[in-house]
Amino acid sequence: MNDDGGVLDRYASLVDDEAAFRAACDRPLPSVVRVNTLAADADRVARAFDEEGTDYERAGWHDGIFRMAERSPGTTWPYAHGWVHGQEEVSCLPALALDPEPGTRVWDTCAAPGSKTTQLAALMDDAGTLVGNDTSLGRLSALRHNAERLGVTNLVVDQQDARNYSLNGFGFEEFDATLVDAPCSCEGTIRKNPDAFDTWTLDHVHEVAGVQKGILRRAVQATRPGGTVVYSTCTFAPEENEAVLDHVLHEEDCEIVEWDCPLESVSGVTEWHDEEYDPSVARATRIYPHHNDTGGFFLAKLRVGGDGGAADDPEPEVAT
Ligand SMILES: C[S@@+](CC[C@H](N)C(=O)[O-])C[C@H]1O[C@@H](n2cnc3c(N)ncnc32)[C@H](O)[C@@H]1O
Repeated sequence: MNDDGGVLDRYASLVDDEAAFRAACDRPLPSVVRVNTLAADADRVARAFDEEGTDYERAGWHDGIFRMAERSPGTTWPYAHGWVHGQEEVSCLPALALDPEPGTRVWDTCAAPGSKTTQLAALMDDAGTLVGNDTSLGRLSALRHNAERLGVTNLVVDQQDARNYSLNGFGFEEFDATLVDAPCSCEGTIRKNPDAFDTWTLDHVHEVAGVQKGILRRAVQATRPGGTVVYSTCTFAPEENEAVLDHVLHEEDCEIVEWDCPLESVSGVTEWHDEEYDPSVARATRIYPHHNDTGGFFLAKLRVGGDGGAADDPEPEVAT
């Protein structure tokens, strides 16, 4: 049994089935790969797995996501060819929610090691400008390696603190779409990191929430009116999720929009301990490990400028 040091007790009142939640947190995470559509389509990958006798099951909710039975995906031919990337199911959601158009300008604020960046590049058909930013040089090397392995060419790699991000030198002043896959206390990764709770403290939760608020505010400021920002974490703590959204809704011109999550999920919480949040945080998505046999995840989709209506949005200028 994973030692959660009592942290999961905090969420007993939020989950529908506490026993199932705890049991799922104790099971190892299934191995999953995402098809890299810049290099192959899902049927070609399926044929290659069949030919080499690798067992898999296709995720019912998405054609290009394969649950692997046993082998480590890194030892398969599709992996060697750059046709697949090891990426857990919930981690595929933010890029799908952002849904960037080819030819647009997209900022991945906290990009390394690049699972979501490379997925964004594939959704953009490798066309437009994709900026993959992170503060960690070591993790940025992994991002470069992943981008090269998967054949991504529309990526600019940058190392800045996203809270004070400067677009000087880009030749444009706003992005069309921005992803904030924020640093967090990682509670939802307990299934793959059994040590995830060893260093957990409430002080750290509050400290990282401050960073998250700064990054999400800058993301909204750097995205054009009518553009989209997606905020995601792999943690359960409302302090790092709904409280961050509540803060940014009050400080910046943006609103949370509905997003139809393809996995079983529940709404964001509007109250936590002594706090009450803006009612629209209920439009955010919470995913608990026992719902879909995944890690824990949180996601919200925001529209910048508060008009909330894609029909009124100015057309994005196509980057050259
Ligand atoms: C959850 S991880 C990102 C995972 C990545 N999006 C992926 O899918 O592979 C959060 C990242 O935020 C970075 N980070 C932490 N503080 C930051 C800041 N102030 N500005 C930019 N990046 C930051 C960390 O180095 C870490 O790589």
